[in-house]
Amino acid sequence: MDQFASLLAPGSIGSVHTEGPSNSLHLPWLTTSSVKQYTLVFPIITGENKICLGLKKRGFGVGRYNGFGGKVEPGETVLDAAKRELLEEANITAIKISSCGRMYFAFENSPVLMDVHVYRIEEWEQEPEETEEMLPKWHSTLPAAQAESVFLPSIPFDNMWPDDELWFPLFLAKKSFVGRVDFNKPVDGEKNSKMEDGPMRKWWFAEASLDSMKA
Ligand SMILES: CNc1ncnc2c1ncn2[C@@H]1O[C@H](COP(=O)(O)OP(=O)(O)OP(=O)(O)O)[C@@H](O)[C@H]1O
Repeated sequence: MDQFASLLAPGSIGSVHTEGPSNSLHLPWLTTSSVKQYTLVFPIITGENKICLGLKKRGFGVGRYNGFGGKVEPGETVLDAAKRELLEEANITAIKISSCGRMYFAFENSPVLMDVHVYRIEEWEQEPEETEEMLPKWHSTLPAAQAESVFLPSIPFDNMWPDDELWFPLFLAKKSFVGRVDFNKPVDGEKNSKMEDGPMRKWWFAEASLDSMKA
């Protein structure tokens, strides 16, 4: 077990919301030797059931919809990094930003544990616009049938990270959450397979207060 696994075991923080898959629960968590901080920010208009997702145009997660974010740079606070990435990737300035989740991702062929700080913003300056890295698009947080009636696409889980479907229910319900997903390496022989293209090996997510977590 690596030094992070004990902290990140299901049930150690909050009550478990989802854990799986059932046929892999016996597998050990992947071993990692270092941890890297990331941010992930979602602009939301709660009263209108709208969320802005960005289509990643390059790099890690290219071709998928996600929030706006990236690596925390040396000497920067996580919150400052969240605001900087939001400005760089969506050209908006956060006014009201709140912390709402913490997720850890491990990949079978990487020694680095990703430590992702998730935020929602409900007030900002300027409107989201396309940048070199992201193409922002508004989506409805309502189920597909209702989303159609407001002329917005619903959240495109088929075109997002596979883990998103696990924690979005907590996130959209405004519950703070913590969790971990380990990914197997890509299936051998798969053309153009990248590190991040492997299937989910094992996961857990819990509703939890973020105060119990260290920054
Ligand atoms: C594995 N399942 C996942 N599910 C949901 N979100 C995930 C994720 N894995 C990574 N993410 C997010 O993807 C962004 C990558 O950031 P990334 O582009 O690598 O960083 P940054 O902008 O600093 O990179 P450049 O070096 O400038 O290209 C960053 O927000 C990070 O939180």
